[in-house]
Amino acid sequence: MAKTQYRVHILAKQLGVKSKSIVEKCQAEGLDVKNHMSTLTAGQAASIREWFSEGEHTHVVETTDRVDLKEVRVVPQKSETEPSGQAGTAQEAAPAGVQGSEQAGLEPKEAQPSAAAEPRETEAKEAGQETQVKEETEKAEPEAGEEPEKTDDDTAEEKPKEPEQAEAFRVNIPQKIDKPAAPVMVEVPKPVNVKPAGPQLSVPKPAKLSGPKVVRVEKPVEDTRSRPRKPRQPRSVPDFAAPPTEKLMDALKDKKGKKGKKSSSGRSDDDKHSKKYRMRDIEERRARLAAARGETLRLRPSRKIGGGEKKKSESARKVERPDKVAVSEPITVKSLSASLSVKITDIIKELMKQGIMATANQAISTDVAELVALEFGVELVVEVKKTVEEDIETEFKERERKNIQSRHPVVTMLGHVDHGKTSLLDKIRSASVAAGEAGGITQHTGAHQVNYKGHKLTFLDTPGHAAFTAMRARGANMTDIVILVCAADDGVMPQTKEAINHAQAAEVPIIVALNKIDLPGVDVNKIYGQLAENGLVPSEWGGDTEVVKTSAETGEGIDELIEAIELIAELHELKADTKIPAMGWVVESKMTQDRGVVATLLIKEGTLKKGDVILAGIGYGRLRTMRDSSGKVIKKAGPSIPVEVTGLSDVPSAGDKFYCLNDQSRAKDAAEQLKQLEREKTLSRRTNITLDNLFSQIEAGNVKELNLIIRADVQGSVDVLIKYLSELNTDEVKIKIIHAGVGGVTEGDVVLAEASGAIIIGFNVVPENQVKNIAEERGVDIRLYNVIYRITEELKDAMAGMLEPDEKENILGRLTVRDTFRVPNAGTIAGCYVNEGLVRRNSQIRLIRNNVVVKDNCKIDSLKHFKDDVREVKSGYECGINISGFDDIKVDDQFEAYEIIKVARTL
Ligand SMILES: Nc1nc2c(ncn2[C@@H]2O[C@H](COP(=O)(O)OP(=O)(O)OP(=O)(O)O)[C@@H](O)[C@H]2O)c(=O)[nH]1
Repeated sequence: MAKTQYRVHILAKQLGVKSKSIVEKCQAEGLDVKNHMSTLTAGQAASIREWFSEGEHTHVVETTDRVDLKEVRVVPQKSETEPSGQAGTAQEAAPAGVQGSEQAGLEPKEAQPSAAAEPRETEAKEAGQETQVKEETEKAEPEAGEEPEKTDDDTAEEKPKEPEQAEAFRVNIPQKIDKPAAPVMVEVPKPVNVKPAGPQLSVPKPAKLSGPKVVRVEKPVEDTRSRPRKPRQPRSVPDFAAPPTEKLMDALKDKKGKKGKKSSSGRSDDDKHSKKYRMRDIEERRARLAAARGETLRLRPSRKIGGGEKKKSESARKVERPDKVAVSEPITVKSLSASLSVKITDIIKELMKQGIMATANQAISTDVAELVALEFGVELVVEVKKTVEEDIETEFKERERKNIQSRHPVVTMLGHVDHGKTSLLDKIRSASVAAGEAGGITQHTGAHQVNYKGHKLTFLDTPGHAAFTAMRARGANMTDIVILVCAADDGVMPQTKEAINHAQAAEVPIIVALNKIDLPGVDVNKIYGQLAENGLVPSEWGGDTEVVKTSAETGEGIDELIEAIELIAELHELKADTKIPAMGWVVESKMTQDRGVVATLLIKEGTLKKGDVILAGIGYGRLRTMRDSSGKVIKKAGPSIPVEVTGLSDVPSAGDKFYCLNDQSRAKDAAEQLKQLEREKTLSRRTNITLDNLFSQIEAGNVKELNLIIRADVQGSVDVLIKYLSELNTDEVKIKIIHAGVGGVTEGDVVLAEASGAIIIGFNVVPENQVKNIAEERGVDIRLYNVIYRITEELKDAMAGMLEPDEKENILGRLTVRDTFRVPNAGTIAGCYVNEGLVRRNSQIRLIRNNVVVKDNCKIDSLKHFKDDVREVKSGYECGINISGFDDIKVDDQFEAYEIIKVARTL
């Protein structure tokens, strides 16, 4: 059997590698190859070619067709016809055989399958000849193996063809041995160097072993050719050449950063080259521009690097800013920015430095605006625009007064707490007012007109506690005479001194009522001395101050006091025009559910009539009703008369002036304008108390801020609380009142408190149940009081860190009074329905009317369910309640039942 075999050393030569390498590789791959003489099958040889040719022979086997043996056999048949002629030229016969195989597309490797097919045919014909053929082929192979050695000098292209030719011979051999002429071909000593006809296989290239590639790097040839435009651009502008280009190159280096570094490491020559071109370009461009416009080129990088021009222009602008700038109120961040020629953001930054957070359209106070302007080196001249109200005020001042008549005096009672102001007034009015006041303290300013033994007088009753200082100041300003009530047993107290100061500042004459003179052991001289020390030298001591010894208990000295008032009123010739449209002050005001805004006005001059249009602070409107201080409906009132009016659009502040106007639209304009100004003021005040600001200050660790929201029953109380609480600032805690208003605590208050971390202070007011629930949900602290000094005391203690365990109210339930019954010896019994919660026999009761606390800290005398005394009544049931010492109960009043529990302080 003829099996095509390869020797390792032959294949090694073909592939241009060492035999040893092939042997090692084959052994590594598990082939049975021992040395260079080992034989290889065609498949093995193909594999080795792949291994050592980097895949260049991978397609050889698959792309070749099978050999058609019948066609191959045609050649020997020809030789049969001319045996002698063919045999003589062995070299001619060989190519014929090769040619035949090549025509059939036979490749060297294809010889193997055709050789394999051959035995099937030959076995059937002449099995005996096999041995001879084998011997002949074995003889031929060593010769073929020697051939490469003999053709060493041949070209590389020729060498690989030798085995192909050898294979071709071997393929043809069996075909030829069918005929007697076949041995002639075998005798060919070696194959001639012929090219096979037909499609050519790719010639295997010398094998390459994998490894690092050697790359030849040639030094680039510098382009020294002159650019075509160069001759036309002579270096006629020598001044720009070197320095700017260097600058530019530096700038480019800076700009490109990493690129520059790369170039220095690897491609410096290239870079130099390209730089050279860039420089040339720039030079050319500069030259062109210089030629065209006669000016040098400004290099962009130098502009960027320098930036000096920008700075210069900024400083120039600074210098250009005027020393003084005029602005008109209200001043917004935007308007200030425009006036100062400073960016809005710069203004905002400056405001932030001062702890003020403001937006562009937000108004800032004049003081703050002036400070900001100074930071930019500009003095701010604020042009104060007159408001409509101010115009009206001017008009009223300049009015012609033709009907001037004397008027009765307006007297204000001032003095220390519990020195007997209300009792004295009560005595004068012969009415018991003091007994019904919560906490025993007069809570707000009241105005009363009295007719004492034919003497008409108007009294303003202001509270004596220090918390009401502001109210006293207002009272003193609208009053003609101050009665300084000083208890004979107590003497001059701190608040007495304050009252003196306020009265003297207002240049109001003072009469001292040395009250409680009925008490034993009174040292009058001691008190005279104290009064003298404070600038009030008694007339008994030769001074100007009238001191009247009074007793609210016995009525002693009341006549003398009234006489003293009349005397001073005469001395001061108190007069007013009674015919002109009225003007005066708002003494107090409140919002009621049934009557709307109710305001107490004190008329300074003119006559106020029902139906008049008035402007009072932010409120305006036509007067619907008018009553005197005794509650009697009146149609008109003259100077020095206090009246209670309804019909205003909004709640004015205590101390606001009121003007009687003909034109309602003018009143409206003025009120709206005032409201807008107030809103802007509030906004600018609120900017100090944003959550951001609070955080930053806490982070800074310097100030803790305690934000407060105030709600009170009347405007007077609100004003007093704002004034007094604002003064409670300490180094550790800063009080900020972020909102204050008349009426019950609203949902809006709770929302605001939550947003700004504020505590709500309610004075004589209560929140609606719904509001209370929301506050609890959101963790907002609502603190309710009915005595003002308790608020200040608590806050002071809290700020000093000395809070006692808190006595907290625990609301038990809410009841509605459905009916009232008068029972002899027991007083008024309130027939109530428990709306929610419960009421206990030992509960404390708070009486609420229109969301305002009318009476607090009440005790229950009896609690009955039908006729039975009970310990408690739950919601959904009716009960009868008799409140201890209080009978002023009306149908639809609300009872709040609560108990006091002690809890740890949270303030
Ligand atoms: N013995 C005696 N007691 C008096 C006299 N005047 C007032 N009192 C008592 O002093 C207490 C306080 O009296 P008020 O009239 O409420 O004092 P006030 O100055 O109005 O107090 P405030 O409204 O809280 O500022 C009451 O208990 C009065 O009964 C007096 O002349 N003699």
